[in-house]
Amino acid sequence: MRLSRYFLPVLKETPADAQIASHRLMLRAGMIKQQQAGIYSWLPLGFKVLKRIEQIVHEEQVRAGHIPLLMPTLQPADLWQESGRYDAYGPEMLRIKDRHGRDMLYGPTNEEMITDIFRSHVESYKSLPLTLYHIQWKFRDEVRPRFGVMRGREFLMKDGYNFDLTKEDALHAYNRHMVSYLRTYERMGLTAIPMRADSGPIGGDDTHEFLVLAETGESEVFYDVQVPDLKLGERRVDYDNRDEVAGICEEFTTLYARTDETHDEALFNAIPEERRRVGRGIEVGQIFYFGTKYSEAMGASVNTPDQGKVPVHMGSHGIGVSRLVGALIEANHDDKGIIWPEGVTPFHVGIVNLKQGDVSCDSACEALYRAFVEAGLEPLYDDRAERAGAKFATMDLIGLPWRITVGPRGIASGKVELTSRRTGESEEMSSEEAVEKVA
Ligand SMILES: Nc1ncnc2c1ncn2[C@@H]1O[C@H](COS(=O)(=O)NC(=O)[C@@H](N)CS)[C@@H](O)[C@H]1O
Repeated sequence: MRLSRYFLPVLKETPADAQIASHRLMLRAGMIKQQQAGIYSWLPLGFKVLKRIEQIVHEEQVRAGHIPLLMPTLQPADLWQESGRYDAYGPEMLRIKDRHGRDMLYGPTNEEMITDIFRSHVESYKSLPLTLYHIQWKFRDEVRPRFGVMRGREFLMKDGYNFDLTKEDALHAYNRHMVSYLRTYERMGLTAIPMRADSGPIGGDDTHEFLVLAETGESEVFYDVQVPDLKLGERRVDYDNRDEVAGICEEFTTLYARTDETHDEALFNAIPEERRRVGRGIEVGQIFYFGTKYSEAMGASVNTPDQGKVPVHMGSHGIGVSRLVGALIEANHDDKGIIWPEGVTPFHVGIVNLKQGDVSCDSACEALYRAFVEAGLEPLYDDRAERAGAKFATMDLIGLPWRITVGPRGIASGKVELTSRRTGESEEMSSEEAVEKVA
């Protein structure tokens, strides 16, 4: 993309009402525009990151054997009356009447609707196990939306739902989700720690939250300092191998890691003092097992081999896709701006032309641009007639992992300058070497 033809409304000054770094930086970098409290337009740069995150989430859910679909944002109230949650959900639910006076709502989550889909089409245990998921906008009328997209009212969530014949099968689905989440966050360059949590309005008795350590996190967390070092790395996982999957979950949840809701002081104090840590975390996902809570209420049952009929065991599993954009910035920024991990960066490299209009500089930049596109990468070429300082400041603000600077002196000796946004280190090299290093 050429910056002179893009839409990147960066702000000069820091917005006053933005209290945390990610909120300030998303506004300054022209990634979002607030339309109303907790409701945002995703401008091109922000939208690009959102889609990168969505893509990783889809890939890891499909890898775990889960099937994508798409449910509507608007739901009929009667499904929620069946489950008994219509009144229980409270003022967070946005209730709507259509022109015929029908009671509807903007979905805060989809347990009822996915259970309705399941009961309408599945009768036999032979159709199990089945996990369906979608990535869809939700609405929760938060009493105090704040911190930008971190606590929005309209937000994007991956929500997945498993249907199983027995509790044991459903707990394997729970473990499959835990492992797929660990890999998802690692691919984004994030460390998100699974912590036993409280189930809240979703219900159920087994649940873990995934938290990114950040001092601006809303949750207080207590953990063993060895926990953040746990990594899946390049391990290949056979998601159908229950023992293997359970073993990985065991590995990631044996050391102490709890939110304030489930913190156990005695257990925590049993850890050697030098390993105890207290901090704050951003909840970027949560997985639940809640048995037959919805299937019994809504008649979602299957015929079993001995001709009985049993309500299916279920769980629901969410990832905060839009919240992750903010969480990633909280965990990856400095005083000049954002520093995107390579897995989610909107563009892979910035090309800065120090002398727009100079034939040798322009042709070197065009050649670099073409080379990156041919290598399957997305460059952002700052071809504006701006001073070098302004171009560098924009690149630092929007946080692309690499910047290539092309100037008349460098080009005269066949060199360009490659700079790493994360380390700040620069190195002179040929254009070919620079393309190789970034690719
Ligand atoms: N107001 C909000 N703004 C942004 N993200 C949110 C908000 N509320 C929840 N989320 C994200 O959505 C994830 C899942 O939400 S949840 O309530 O924990 N779980 C569910 O709704 C279940 N139905 C999972 S399918 C959370 O972990 C969080 O990352």
